[in-house]
Amino acid sequence: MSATPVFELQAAAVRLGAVQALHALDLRIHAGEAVALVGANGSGKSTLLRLLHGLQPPSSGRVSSVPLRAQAMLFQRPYLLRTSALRNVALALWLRGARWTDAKVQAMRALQRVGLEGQASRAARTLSGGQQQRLALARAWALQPQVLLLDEPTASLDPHAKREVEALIAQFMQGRTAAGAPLTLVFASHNLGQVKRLASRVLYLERGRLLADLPVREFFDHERLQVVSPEGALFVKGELI
Ligand SMILES: Nc1ncnc2c1ncn2[C@@H]1O[C@H](COP(=O)(O)OP(=O)(O)OP(=O)(O)O)[C@@H](O)[C@H]1O
Repeated sequence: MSATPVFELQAAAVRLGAVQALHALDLRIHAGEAVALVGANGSGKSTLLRLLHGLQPPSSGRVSSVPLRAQAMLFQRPYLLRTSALRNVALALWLRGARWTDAKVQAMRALQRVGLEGQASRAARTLSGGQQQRLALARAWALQPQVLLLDEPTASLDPHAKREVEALIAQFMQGRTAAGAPLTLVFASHNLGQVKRLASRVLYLERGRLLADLPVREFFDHERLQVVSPEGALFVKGELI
């Protein structure tokens, strides 16, 4: 683990209108970690991801991150342009300064990486939900991010597509980034099996408060979690109605 964290939050809080979406939060995330954000609806997972991605400023406190790092965020439903799958990826590269001919070559490589090379000329919005999420991953991967932020990336997919997307995320985590550093992953998920498969560390949020920050194995130890959050322990056991 590098000494300098990729992200450091110091008493970072977010207020959205009348709602305290996140209470003062202290947190460090290091390169190569795979961090799952877990908690009931409205517990603040998306807000925390938006805070890390710079889409949401803190209302108080500080968020610092390593300068010049490349990061990409994926949402539950990917935002795709009304053009072909290949152009969706190539345009992202072109906007980053690549020449159009190079962008198309790199985009094709990214589509191959996610098994969508056969769909390159299809209109992106006519792809299936799972294919669209793979396309969004290809677009993110093409940009060679050091940090990948995912907001429930498989929530709207069927079990087969879920597994495919999850396998790709796991493969990305095996590789190194262009800068030679390991990829850092932060993802929100309601799928506890997925959390077990992908995460090394779990942050459990309850009504905007970070109640548990545990290595994945300890998080799934109900007695351990019971100490910090009885509600969390019930949540993990699937007994929370
Ligand atoms: N634009 C907004 N204006 C006011 N309140 C908001 C806004 N967006 C989110 N909230 C509130 O902030 C709190 C945290 O929401 P957030 O979306 O971060 O939770 P979440 O854990 O991601 O939920 P879910 O699992 O349903 O996606 C909730 O109480 C939510 O209602």
